[in-house]
Parts: sequence; C-alpha cells; structure tokens
Amino acid sequence: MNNLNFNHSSNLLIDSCYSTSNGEVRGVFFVQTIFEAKGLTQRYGSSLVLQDIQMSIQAGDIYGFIGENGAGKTTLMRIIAGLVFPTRGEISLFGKSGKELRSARRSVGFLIEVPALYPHMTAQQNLTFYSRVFGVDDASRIVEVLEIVSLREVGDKRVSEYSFGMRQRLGIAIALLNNPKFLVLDEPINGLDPSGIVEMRKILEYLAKEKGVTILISSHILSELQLLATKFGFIHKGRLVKEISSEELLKSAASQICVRTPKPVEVMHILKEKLNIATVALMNNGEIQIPKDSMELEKLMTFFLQQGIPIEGLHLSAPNLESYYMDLIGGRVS
Ligand SMILES: Nc1ncnc2c1ncn2[C@@H]1O[C@H](COP(=O)(O)OP(=O)(O)OP(=O)(O)O)[C@@H](O)[C@H]1O
Repeated sequence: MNNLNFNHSSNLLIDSCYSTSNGEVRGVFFVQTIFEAKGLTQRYGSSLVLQDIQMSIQAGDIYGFIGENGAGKTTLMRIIAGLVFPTRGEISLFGKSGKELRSARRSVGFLIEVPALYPHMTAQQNLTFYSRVFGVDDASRIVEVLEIVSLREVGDKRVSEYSFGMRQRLGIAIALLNNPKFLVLDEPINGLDPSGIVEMRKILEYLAKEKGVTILISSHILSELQLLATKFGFIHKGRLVKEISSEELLKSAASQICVRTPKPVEVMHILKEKLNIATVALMNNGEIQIPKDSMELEKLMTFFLQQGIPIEGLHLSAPNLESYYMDLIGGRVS
C-alpha cells in the first residue's frame, strides 16, 4: 500500500528574488516542477524493473534519460502515461498526483515506442482521428502541428508513402495535438538517418525554446542527446544512479589521455607490457586512448621520453556524455 504524499505547494520552488534598497521585493522567479517520482518501484513477477526512483524534471528542462537495454526507461514512461500502475511509490505531474493525474495527463504529449499510424490514411486524416480521440476540436491545430514537424506540404499524402523519419515526425505531431506543456518521448530518434536526427533535434529545440515545452527523451544515441539535453538522468538496472546538468557534464573531468604516435600498435604493446595498463585502446582516428586514472600525465610523458617513443600529440579528451556514461556504469564516477 502506498502511503507517500506530495506536498503540492512544493512544486513551486523560488529560484531567485531580490529586494531594492527601499525594501521593495522584485524579480521573484519560480521554477515549476513538471514531473516528480517518489520511491517509484515496479516489479514484474520476481524481477524488480524500477527500484525506489526519486526523480524530478523542472519546467524548461530537456531531460535526457539514459540507460542500457532493459534498464527501465520505457517502464517509467509508461507509468507517466498511465499505461502501467506502479507497484510502489508515486508520481506527480504539474504538482498533481493520485486521482488528479488523469486530468494532468491531458497536458502531456506522448510518443512511446513507434507511433500507431493508419498507413492507408493521409497524415491529416490520422491527425483528425487522434484529435477526436483526444477531444481536440480546433481543426486549425492540425495545420499548426503539421507545420511544426515540417509535414504541412505533404499532409495530404498517405502515410504508407512516408519515410520512417516522416512517420516519426507525424508521431510527434500527434503528441502535440493537445498543446502539451510536457512531452515524453521514448527513443524518437532510434532508426533515423543522420538528416532525420538533425531534423528531429531542430523540432525539439524549437518546442523547448519557442513554445516552452518541457521534454523527457530517452535515447541510446548519446552524442545526439549531449547536443540536445539540458539535464541527464542515468538509470542502471532499474535504479536512477546519477543526474547531472549539461553544465556539470562540461565541467566533469576528461576521462582519457589521447596519444598520437607514428607507431600506435608498438606503443600499445609497450604500455601494456611495461606499465601494466590493460585498458589502452586504439581508436578509429589512429589515436591511443588511456584511461586518465591509470597513470599521471607527467609520468606518462617522462616514460615516453625515457623509452625514446616518438609522440606527435598528447591531449586530454573533451568531456562527453558517452565516456561519462561508460565511466559511471564502470564505477569511475561517483
Ligand atoms: N509487461 C511486462 N512484463 C514483464 N516484464 C516486463 C514488462 N515490461 C517490461 N518488462 C521488463 O522490464 C525490463 C525493463 O524494460 P524497459 O522496456 O522498461 O527497458 P528500457 O530501458 O526501455 O529498455 P530498451 O532501451 O531496450 O527500450 C526488461 O527486462 C523488460 O523485459
């Protein structure tokens, strides 16, 4: 039995305020909590799919949700959508929980897995159908959402003629029909070609920046999430193991020493044999990467000098989401 309660007033956090010299209070800004999970736990038979998740998403966030296959991302999104009822714990949307969730969900747009489209119907007809399902009676909204996802010109084409990328965009258009303040997108860029990924990024950036839509997005394409998201949540075996902002990611320590040498294979061999560094890797660009915590940079340079190893370049890798994730899951980040 779940006995967690949300303090509804806590969904408004004072971000900053200041007073003038005459004591007048000005500039009070509020940050609204759009989504919150408290102690969220999901069990299927004997397997714990989500374990005691505490998570919150603030207005304006593009929250990148990251985790291996089966980590529990879709399950959490399905709970937000009301498709799965959690075993324990509670969620709130816009500060509303319990029985009020149903009405709160009307301000949320979902694209979970692939969109359910009718291929023999046009995009407009699909949107008309979903407008009726969602109770949206403003016909002009169909034109607006087609415009947002750059499908207005082809809105009268049958969906069977659409490419995969166009279908994904139509899925976003459907999720936008009810003018949501919060979008929940489960792997929307999965399977898209590079131009489709860029197009999707532009749409999501537009929605976040111009329309003030808060977004929760999962993806395995970490380089893309790094470009898009303002905050990252890492889920591993059903536990939310870390949350960081994009600024914190950029400030995080570089994790690899990158070495450029004309004899990479020989140098790798020497590093493994003489310095006992087992995890040295040869990258596609010909550089050798050595985990930064395996040896101090100065000692490594001295070693190269002493051994007479020719070095053309040596630098620290820029912090990036992929290596941060690998370090985190490998236990090197706390
Ligand atoms: N209805 C269900 N019944 C039993 N097990 C389920 C059910 N739904 C999901 N699972 C299991 O829960 C675990 C988490 O699945 P989930 O789809 O949430 O992971 P995910 O992080 O979204 O993975 P992926 O990146 O592969 O989409 C998996 O082991 C999955 O097999």
